[in-house]
Amino acid sequence: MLKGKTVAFIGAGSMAEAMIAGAIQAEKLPSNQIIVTNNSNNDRLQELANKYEVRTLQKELLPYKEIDLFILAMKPKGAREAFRSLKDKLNLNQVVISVLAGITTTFMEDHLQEGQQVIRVMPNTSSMVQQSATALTSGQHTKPENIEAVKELLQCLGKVFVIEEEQMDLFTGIAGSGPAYFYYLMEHMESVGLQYGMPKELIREIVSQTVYGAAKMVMEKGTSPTILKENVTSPNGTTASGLKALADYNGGEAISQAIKHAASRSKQISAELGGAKLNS
Ligand SMILES: NC(=O)C1=CN([C@@H]2O[C@H](COP(=O)(O)OP(=O)(O)OC[C@H]3O[C@@H](n4cnc5c(N)ncnc54)[C@H](OP(=O)(O)O)[C@@H]3O)[C@@H](O)[C@H]2O)C=CC1
Ligand SMILES: O=C(O)[C@@H]1CCC=N1
Repeated sequence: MLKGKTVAFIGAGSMAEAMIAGAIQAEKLPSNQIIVTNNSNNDRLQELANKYEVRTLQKELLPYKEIDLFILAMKPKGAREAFRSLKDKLNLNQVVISVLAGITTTFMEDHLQEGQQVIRVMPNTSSMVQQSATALTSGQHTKPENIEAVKELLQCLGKVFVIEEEQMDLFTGIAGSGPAYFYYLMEHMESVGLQYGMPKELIREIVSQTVYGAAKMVMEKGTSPTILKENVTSPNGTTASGLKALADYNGGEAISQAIKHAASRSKQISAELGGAKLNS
């Protein structure tokens, strides 16, 4: 389905790079089928061209007719301008994919030609190592074969979850932003190690192996985190003492609040952009 398709990334930041890296590694999308553009940073385009051998172009020079899938990967505040400049250049066989937090398929459809095929996705930066948890939801005009092609592309980046659009804000709070929560946790674990004199490289390896092992246990053993947590915890032992401190310091509530705040920020971004159609 993806075979022979040309994919253009409109936006060349960290999310676009993670997706490009994952797709090329998976060998499903050769670099000569990838075009990348951005707003104005030519050095960044040169960097990506050198690193991934993709074709990079200033946005004014995009060969619109050649492109099958457009992946929008700029910040949400740039969405209106981006849709405005795409609207009249596309035909209805082309598919517009957005990775932007808070941009709904309705917004996309309202700001493109009537009948344009759109797909909203929410990947995370673990796409870079093909371990993203990515959500997909499609617009009302999107053909099943194009949904399959985009799914195939996203599967290069990790696991794909086809979800209802109502769940996208929550998914963004859990999985789009999620890696940052774990990095935050890891920063804290590392800093205690450093504080007590462990070499930086050593503590980094210990922390990342611990986090990786815990995730792998949940994924491979089919056991709930609650049971796995109990298995670690000896009565009156070290873990019980550590978990008590986490509860005393409201660790669980802090995590819940992080997800809820991120999800509500996603909703708020939609509201800030509003649903009003652009004047063409
Ligand atoms: N980072 C993440 O973990 C995730 C991000 N996302 C979403 O991905 C999007 C991008 O995030 P991220 O990669 O972190 O952002 P970055 O700031 O790293 O990159 C933004 C990119 O968009 C380009 N750009 C801005 N305006 C335009 C335009 N009008 N036309 C073409 N290119 C444009 C910028 O170009 P220039 O540098 O020239 O200005 C830059 O290359 C966001 O909408 C975010 O919600 C989704 C999931 C995870
Ligand atoms: O911080 C953000 O808004 C983006 C969306 C999900 C992850 N990064």
